[in-house]
Amino acid sequence: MYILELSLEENEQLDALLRMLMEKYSLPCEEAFLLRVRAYAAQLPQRILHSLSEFKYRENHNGTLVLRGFHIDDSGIGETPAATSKEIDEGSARREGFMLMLLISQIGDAFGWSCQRDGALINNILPLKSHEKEQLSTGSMIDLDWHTEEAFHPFRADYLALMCLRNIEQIPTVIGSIQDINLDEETKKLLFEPRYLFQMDKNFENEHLKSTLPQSVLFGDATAPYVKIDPSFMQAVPGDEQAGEALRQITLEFKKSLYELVLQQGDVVFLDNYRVVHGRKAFPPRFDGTDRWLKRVNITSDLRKSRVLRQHHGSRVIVIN
Ligand SMILES: O=C(O)CCC(=O)C(=O)O
Ligand SMILES: [Fe+2]
Repeated sequence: MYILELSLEENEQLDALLRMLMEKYSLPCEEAFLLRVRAYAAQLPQRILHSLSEFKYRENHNGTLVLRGFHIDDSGIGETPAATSKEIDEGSARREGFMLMLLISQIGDAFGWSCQRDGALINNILPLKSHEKEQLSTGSMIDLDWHTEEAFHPFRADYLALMCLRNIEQIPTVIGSIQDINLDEETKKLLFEPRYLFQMDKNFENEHLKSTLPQSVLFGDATAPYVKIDPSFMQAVPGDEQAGEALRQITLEFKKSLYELVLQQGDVVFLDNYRVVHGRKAFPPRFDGTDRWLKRVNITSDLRKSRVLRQHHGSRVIVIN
């Protein structure tokens, strides 16, 4: 992991840029802005542009880059919302939404899933009352087990960005990198073979992806593999003891390598969804407008790979049903 601390001058530069954009555009996810976002992003501080570009092309920092110290006005963002919806998620904390879209334009395109907040490109991550004991990003009282985001789906994000708007009680995000773990050659070889069943999240079931064939856990280069894993929602093909043992092994190794990152207000963490897993520790929610609040963006390097499930070439929403 690497943390880039933003300076006062960089914050002033960002503030001027964001002011201009907020006068010109109403929402950070509107098409007119997104069509020009890369051009505007050229006005971001050079250090930010360089670190994002290196993160993408050098695959450095073991898959985790944090921009720290973006100034957020706590009263300006308002209370932590008590509900989620496309309108609330994309419309709350507008200034911070513009900042997120500028940043992520350097590593790819934002996309949404129709089954998640109706395809919102920005998702609020906050505790919801009815989800307290759920294995969901909107849960709270139980640990959110570590995972690759949408590990079961071929069109899952290449990267995730999480911006912290509020985290008063200092709840840690948990991160582990494939580059920090050791696997013996035999285990690695098994994990590279299609011997694993990933349980499809029910919300994502779709006629194009009904039958999930066995897949590998590792993929890409044998010496620096990429990974997709979500131990709570997958298994080796029944009866395949060797594959099961390899899955136990990599799960154990990841567990040993996990570290905690306590996101601070104004932090933006970029997670390489091909190289790191992430989760969140349990916490008692208050539901009084001061709860932990993140904004999440799913980022793809190649919007076209999901064309079969998008209604129009220009749409950024993968339609599940
Ligand atoms: O709340 C967190 O720190 C992570 C939540 C999560 O897994 C996600 O938003 O994908
Ligand atoms: Fe996640």
